[in-house]
Amino acid sequence: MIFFTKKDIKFGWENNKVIGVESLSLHANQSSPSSTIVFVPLDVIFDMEQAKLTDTDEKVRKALEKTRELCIPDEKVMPVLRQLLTENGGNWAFIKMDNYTVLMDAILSAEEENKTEASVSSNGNRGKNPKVIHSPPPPPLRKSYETRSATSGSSTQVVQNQPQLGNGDRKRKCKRKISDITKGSESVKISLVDDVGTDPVPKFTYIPHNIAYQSAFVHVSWARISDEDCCANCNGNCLSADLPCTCARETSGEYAYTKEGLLKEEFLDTCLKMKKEPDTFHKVYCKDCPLERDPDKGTIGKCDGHLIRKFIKECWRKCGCDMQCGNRIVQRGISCQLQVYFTQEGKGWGLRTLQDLPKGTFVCEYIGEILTNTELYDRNVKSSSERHTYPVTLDADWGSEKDLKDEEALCLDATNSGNVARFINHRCEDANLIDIPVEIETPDRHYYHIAFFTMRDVKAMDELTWDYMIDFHDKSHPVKAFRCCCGSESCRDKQTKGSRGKSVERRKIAPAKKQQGPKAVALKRR
Ligand SMILES: C[S@@+](CC[C@H](N)C(=O)[O-])C[C@H]1O[C@@H](n2cnc3c(N)ncnc32)[C@H](O)[C@@H]1O
Repeated sequence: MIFFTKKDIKFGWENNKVIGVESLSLHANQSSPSSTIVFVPLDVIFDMEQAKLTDTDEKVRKALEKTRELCIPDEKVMPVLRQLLTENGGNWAFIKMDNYTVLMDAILSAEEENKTEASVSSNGNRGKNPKVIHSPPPPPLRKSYETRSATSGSSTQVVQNQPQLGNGDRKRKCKRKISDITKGSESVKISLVDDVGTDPVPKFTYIPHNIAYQSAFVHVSWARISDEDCCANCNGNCLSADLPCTCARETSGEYAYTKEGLLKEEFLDTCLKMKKEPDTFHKVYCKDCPLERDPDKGTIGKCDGHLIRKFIKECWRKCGCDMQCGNRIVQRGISCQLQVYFTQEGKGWGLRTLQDLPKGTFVCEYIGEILTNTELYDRNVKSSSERHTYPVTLDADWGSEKDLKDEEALCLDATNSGNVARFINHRCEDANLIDIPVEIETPDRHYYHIAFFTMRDVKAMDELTWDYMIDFHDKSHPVKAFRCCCGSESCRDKQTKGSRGKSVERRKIAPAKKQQGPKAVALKRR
């Protein structure tokens, strides 16, 4: 193998097959280039460390095939391709997305940027000697503007009214991109793309952790964590110890996770069964169900019953193990490559994965403001009729507490502040994610984390979906369900389909304010 350094930058062509943009000075005593010289693009060097030379070469060739179809010269493609690979950790699934649309867009943006720079520099340099630039750095790929007026610092890149490409037969649509909606608050970047370009960019404040809005009782303190709720004597990785520690008590003496960091199949299957066949599991009934309380009328309805759900219990601060312990998956945060995109099926924005995910992978937590049920009710009354709704009830253990006080009947609302999970759309029956309650910093069961795990292997570019467990035919529910466009063969909203007019009307119906009650949790369980 020939090794290169990054010195003399030229463009290279070989048998009409341009595979290299950089002719690089050779190592290994190859003093002069000969007929055996190989032109290798820089991203191949990027991947050399991972010994994927041939593989990457093929990927570059395929990308260039695509761009040549649009008569884009390879020397325009390669710097952009290299920058995309560097920015996205060599993620080819991302580059190839939507038949290389990401790459095409980036080239166009770079071209636009170049033009702007050229005109600025030609104006600014009038009368001066032209500056010789031997190896211009790849231009910035996008422009920036603010998405949210006051609170958000999130910047987004917009490319509008794109010029025609090459031979001019392909007009570009309006595009929007945000390179990182998390504003650096997660350990991975999460981009947002919109090929449709019709909906406004979502307005919300990205928060990576839940935060109590006002009255929610979330009391995290050292003293509340008893010896049974932590493993103070552990070291390193609890999963490597001979015997499971105290923190595995919740999961019957076995950790919920495998050594590879996936959720154990058995655990996952039981959670799945609980979701699919809730009536075969034991339910508990509140004496005074927070979902049935109506503060306006002073009435209390009959509790529908709550499942006692299976919890994962993770190690935490008082435990002796370290942050890399295998029983600390959710608290380490998002590590998958995810992307928010505008769905084509009428669901609004959605979330997809940019990488293959095996069954049992932790994807993200549902993050939002922690509200009491009453606060949510008040918020719903005040808010105008939004098309999308974002609250989730934290009722995994209701009913087992004797008297659930108002400040303990909680939910997470991601409408104003939340994380990437607020973009996960609903799919009836065959969704690929499941929500599982996780106890981390407090043994109190009225507050816990909601973590999403894959229920099966998921392919890169697949939309990530979750069954909200909505009963689409529940006429008594104060908030009208949306018209489901999940596309599943087992869609539970079938009755409303087939009649377009009816469905559209149903979607337009705003939840009447007077109708809303404390039950008004949009993602109410069946
Ligand atoms: C938690 S949000 C999901 C993100 C949302 N699509 C957006 O654009 O922000 C839930 C809302 O998304 C829409 N939605 C989710 N799943 C849907 C589906 N299967 N069909 C139609 N709309 C859906 C509904 O408006 C719902 O209230």
